[in-house]
Amino acid sequence: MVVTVEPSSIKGEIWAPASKSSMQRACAAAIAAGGTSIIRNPGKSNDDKAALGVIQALGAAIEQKENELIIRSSGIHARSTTVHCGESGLGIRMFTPLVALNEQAITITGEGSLVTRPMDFFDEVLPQLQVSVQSQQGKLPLVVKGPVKPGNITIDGSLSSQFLTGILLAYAASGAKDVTITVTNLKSKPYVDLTLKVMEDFGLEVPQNNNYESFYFTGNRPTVTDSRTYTVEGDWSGGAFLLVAAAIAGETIIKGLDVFSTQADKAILQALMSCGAGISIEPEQITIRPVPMKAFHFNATDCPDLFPPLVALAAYCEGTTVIEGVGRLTHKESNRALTLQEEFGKMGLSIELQDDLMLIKGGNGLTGAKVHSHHDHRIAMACAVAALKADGSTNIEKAEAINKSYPDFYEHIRSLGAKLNQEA
Ligand SMILES: O=C(O)C1=C[C@@H](OP(=O)(O)O)[C@@H](O)[C@H](O)C1
Ligand SMILES: C=C(OP(=O)(O)O)C(=O)O
Repeated sequence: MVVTVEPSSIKGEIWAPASKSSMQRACAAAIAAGGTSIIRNPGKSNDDKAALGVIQALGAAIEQKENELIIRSSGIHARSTTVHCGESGLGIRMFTPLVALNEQAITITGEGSLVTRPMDFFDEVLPQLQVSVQSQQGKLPLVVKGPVKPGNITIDGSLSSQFLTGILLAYAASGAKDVTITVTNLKSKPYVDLTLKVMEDFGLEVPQNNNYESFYFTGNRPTVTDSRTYTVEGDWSGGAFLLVAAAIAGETIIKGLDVFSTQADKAILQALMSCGAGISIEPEQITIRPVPMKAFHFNATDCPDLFPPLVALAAYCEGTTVIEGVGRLTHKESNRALTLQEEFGKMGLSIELQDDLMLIKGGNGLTGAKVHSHHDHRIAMACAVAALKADGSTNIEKAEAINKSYPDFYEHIRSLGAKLNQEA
C-alpha cells in the first residue's frame, strides 16, 4: 500500500492506541497465572493478535466481548506442536521460555523481519535450564523441548531486555524457589519494570530486583486469586508520533497516556520539554501546539523505539540534535539508524552517524519525497508525521507496516485533519 501525505495542519483531540508491550505481557501473564483474566482496552495490532494466537496454542481459551477479552487458563499445556509469533520480537523472546515449560518438542516460527533477528540467546541459555533447543544458527525456526528447570543463571542483557522478560515470566510460572537470575549490562530497563508491574497485576511472584543486576525468586507466590481485571495501558510508543505530529503541525489534545506509566517511551516528554515544544501536561490529557523549537540532546539507549519520532521532531528543531543509543537500533524491524538516514535523506534531512551518536541537522525544512518503510512500522509513521509540514507531497511505500503496532494510525491523523490518500 502507498500512502500519500500532503502538507497539512492538524487540530483536535485523539486517544492514544493500546500499548502492544502492555497487551502482549497481559496475554503471557494471563496464561501463566491461570484462572480468569478480563482484559480491558485490548490491543488489535498484528503483534497483539500474534500473542493471542500463541496463548491459544498453549492452551488458553479466549472469549471476545465488546472492548474486552476474557482469557481462561488452567496453566501452560500446549495443544499444538507449532507456535507462530508473527513478526513480534517481544512475542518470540517472551513466549519461548513459556513454551519451554512443556515437555513435548514444540516448533516456534515467525515471519517478516523476525526471521533474521538474533535468537542465539536461547541456544546459550535454555540448555542451562534443562531445555533442549535447536535453532538455525541463532535464527528461526526454533524447536524447544522442556520442561524448564529454574536455576541460578547469568544472562547477558545488552542485546535486548525481551529475553529477560521471558525468563522472568517462565520462572514465576514454574514456581521458581530460591533462585537468582543475574543479568549483565541490561539495556531497555524500563521494559523490565513494565514486566514486573504486569506480573504483580496478575498475582505472579515478583522477584526481588537488585538494581537490575539480579532478580531473586523466593518461591512465595502472593495470594493466588482466581480472577482479575487488567486494563491495557495507552501506548507511549505510538503516542509519541501523535505528540510529535502536534508539535509540528497543529494544536492537538492527546488522551489515554498515563504519566505514571513505567513504559520506556514516556521519555518522549523529556525530549519535547528539552526542545521547547509548546506542551501542557495534565493528568487526563496532554495538549501540544507548534512553537519554534530548538535542537536537543537525548539519550535513547533505554527507549530505542523513540528514535523514529525523535528524528521527525529534530527535523523541525533549529540546530543539530544529538541522540545517543544508535547501537540499540541494529536489530529492530529494520536497521533503523540506516533506514532513518536513508529515508529522511530523501526528504532533504542530513543525519550523521558517529559511533553511538546520531546527529540531525534540523530547522532547514523538508521536501516531500517518495520514501519506503522498509517494512518497519516506526519508519512509516515517522515519515508520515514529518511529511505533514514538508514542502510538497510524500509517498510512503509499504505503508501498511503500521499494522504491526498501530493499525489506526493513518485514520487517527486523518481524523485530526491530515490530508492522506491510500492506494492499494
Ligand atoms: O519489551 C518490550 O515490549 C519491548 C522492548 C524493547 O526491545 P529491546 O529490549 O530489545 O530494546 C522495544 O524496542 C520493543 O519494541 C518492545
Ligand atoms: C522493535 C519493536 O518491536 P519487537 O522487538 O517487539 O518486534 C518495535 O515495536 O519497534
